[in-house]
Amino acid sequence: MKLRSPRWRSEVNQLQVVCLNTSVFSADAAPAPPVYSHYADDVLRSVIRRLRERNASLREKVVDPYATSPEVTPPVSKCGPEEAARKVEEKKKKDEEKRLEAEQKAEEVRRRSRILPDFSCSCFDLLLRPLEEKMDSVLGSTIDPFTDRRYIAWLAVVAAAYNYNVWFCPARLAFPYHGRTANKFWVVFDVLSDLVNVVDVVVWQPRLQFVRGGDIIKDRTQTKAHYRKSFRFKTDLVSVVPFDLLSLQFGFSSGFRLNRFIRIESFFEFSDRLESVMDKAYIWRVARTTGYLLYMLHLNACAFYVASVFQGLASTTWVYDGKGTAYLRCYYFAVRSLINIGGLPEPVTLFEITFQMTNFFVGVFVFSSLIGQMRDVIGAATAAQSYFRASMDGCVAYMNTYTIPKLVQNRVRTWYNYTWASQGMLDESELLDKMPLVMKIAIAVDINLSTFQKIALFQGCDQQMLVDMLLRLKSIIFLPGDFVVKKGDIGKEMYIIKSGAVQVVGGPDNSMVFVTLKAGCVFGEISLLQSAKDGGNRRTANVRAYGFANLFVLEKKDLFDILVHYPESQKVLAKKGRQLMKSKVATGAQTKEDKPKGLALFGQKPPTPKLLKAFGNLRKGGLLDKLKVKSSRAPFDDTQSQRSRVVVCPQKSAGEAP
Ligand SMILES: Nc1nc2c(ncn2[C@@H]2O[C@@H]3COP(=O)(O)O[C@H]3[C@H]2O)c(=O)[nH]1
Repeated sequence: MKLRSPRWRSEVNQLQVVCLNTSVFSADAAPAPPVYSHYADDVLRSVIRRLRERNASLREKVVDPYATSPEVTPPVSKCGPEEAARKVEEKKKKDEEKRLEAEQKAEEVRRRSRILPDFSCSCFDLLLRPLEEKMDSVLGSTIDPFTDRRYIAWLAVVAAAYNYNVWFCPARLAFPYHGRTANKFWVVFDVLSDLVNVVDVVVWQPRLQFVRGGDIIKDRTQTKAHYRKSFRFKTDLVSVVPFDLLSLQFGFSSGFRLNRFIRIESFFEFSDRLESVMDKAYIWRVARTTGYLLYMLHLNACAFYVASVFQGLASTTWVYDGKGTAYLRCYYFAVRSLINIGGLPEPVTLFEITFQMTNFFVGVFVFSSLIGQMRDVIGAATAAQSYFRASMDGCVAYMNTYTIPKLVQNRVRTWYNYTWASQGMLDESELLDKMPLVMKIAIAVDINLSTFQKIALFQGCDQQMLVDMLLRLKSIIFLPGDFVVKKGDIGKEMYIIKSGAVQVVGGPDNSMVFVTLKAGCVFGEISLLQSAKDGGNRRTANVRAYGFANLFVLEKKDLFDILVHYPESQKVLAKKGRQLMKSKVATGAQTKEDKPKGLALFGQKPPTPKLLKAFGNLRKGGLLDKLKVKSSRAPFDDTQSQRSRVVVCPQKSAGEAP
């Protein structure tokens, strides 16, 4: 054997020496030395045993470096253990170097951003530091832009300021809205909207957390540096430059505010965030598309007024004649002309014809695309409804083709309508299928885990097993009077009542109700937990839906797939299954004729084996008792007349009903 690492080699040698020295105490050594103190003897023996074990493990490690390092995967190449160990060592070294390098880089970035955040903005920072510090106490050092409701509310304010500028600036440019009295108001609103933009640039944007290489960066210095380096910061800066001051020199005009339009990203950001938090996002989408449409008309109204002034008000039949409310009249023109409604006075001059033609062309493209967008939005909002209609229509057409009886057809229709009305979709699992597992678990746990934990049958089972089970559940709806399980059928699934109720029925015409099970109860578990070889996999009773029953189905295959990984829970369930069967026998649910008789306990009575016949009495105290047949079953007595009606409280396993 070759000892590769010098450290290991010396350690092994030392151990060998220790072991050799201590071998005099070995029980194998003959003759056995006299024992003076049993305690000391035991301690020494245990020390020797542990040293030997350690020695063996170190030897093994020297021979095979992967034996005690499961975290290192052996190389696929056929190189010897020494070569492999060397490679592993090298890889570790390289990894360590890489890690150190990355750490150094990160530290460098941090240092730079601390010392020289951004030279161009340092004056800016000095000025704004007091405000920033104040806001830190209110908003915190950074904000999550996706979930923080305060940020979404703030974005609404920014969007309002943006809309103020994009709607009013063109109108103020085109229409004679500036005057001595009006200007004061315009100035106030202008200043307010600018203030909103400045606060956004200074207070909010540098606080926004961002994702870099999968990490959420929450460090204020980094979020600030990130914003300052972004293209958005540049556009934001340009958009807040107060060109309005030129008004002092050239006269009051909203033309100096056109740079405010650049902040369009803030509007789209607001729109996206709002959509993501709204329950009915399509309402906002419709409103937004309508807004685009109205804005196009607004711009056109402004353009028409400017064109009219350029031509001379009332100079021809086509231009605005200067009567009434200028904006309203021009907007009316825009609606008729841009949406191609027509019925307008014919343009006379070349300018008018060109204007009108441009309007028609622009109208065709802009409005067709906006109308298409609107159709998409409304289509998306009603997609689920359309899918439901299409499925139901397809099913009805199918039933008509095969002339299915009207009664069945009506039941199918009722099922469609009820399912749609109760859950807004036909198959809930379709929705969850597309999600990553972790999301599915989160949803499933949130909706049903608490219900599951209360089910007596699952009490004592592994929590993780319950979560696994939740993921395999399928939702199904039964109509009033539908048989969910039929006595004697093979039990391939068990049910958990989500809402509604079911009845365990028997007797002639199934007119006798034995138990009513409500939301949170389990049924169908008896045949599921019994083995087929005993014939125990047959349903012991009829179960009928009472009203509309919304159930979760857990298939036997799924349950057993899960249980493979949870042997402890498997034992718990097996024990409960046996108890369940015993309790069925104990409830006295059987009449004399139906009382379990030997193998009849297992459902349909199989022919008695000849060998057993030879032993005569197979009943109490007979051979079967001696063979300790554990599983038994309690078939419902259909002929029983006086059986009490049991109503099971919710949150209990049916099998554990009194
Ligand atoms: N046998 C029996 N089944 C019951 C009783 N109460 C509810 N059930 C449920 O009815 C189900 C019928 O199918 P299973 O035999 O699989 O499982 C049964 C039980 O879950 C009862 O008192 N006896």
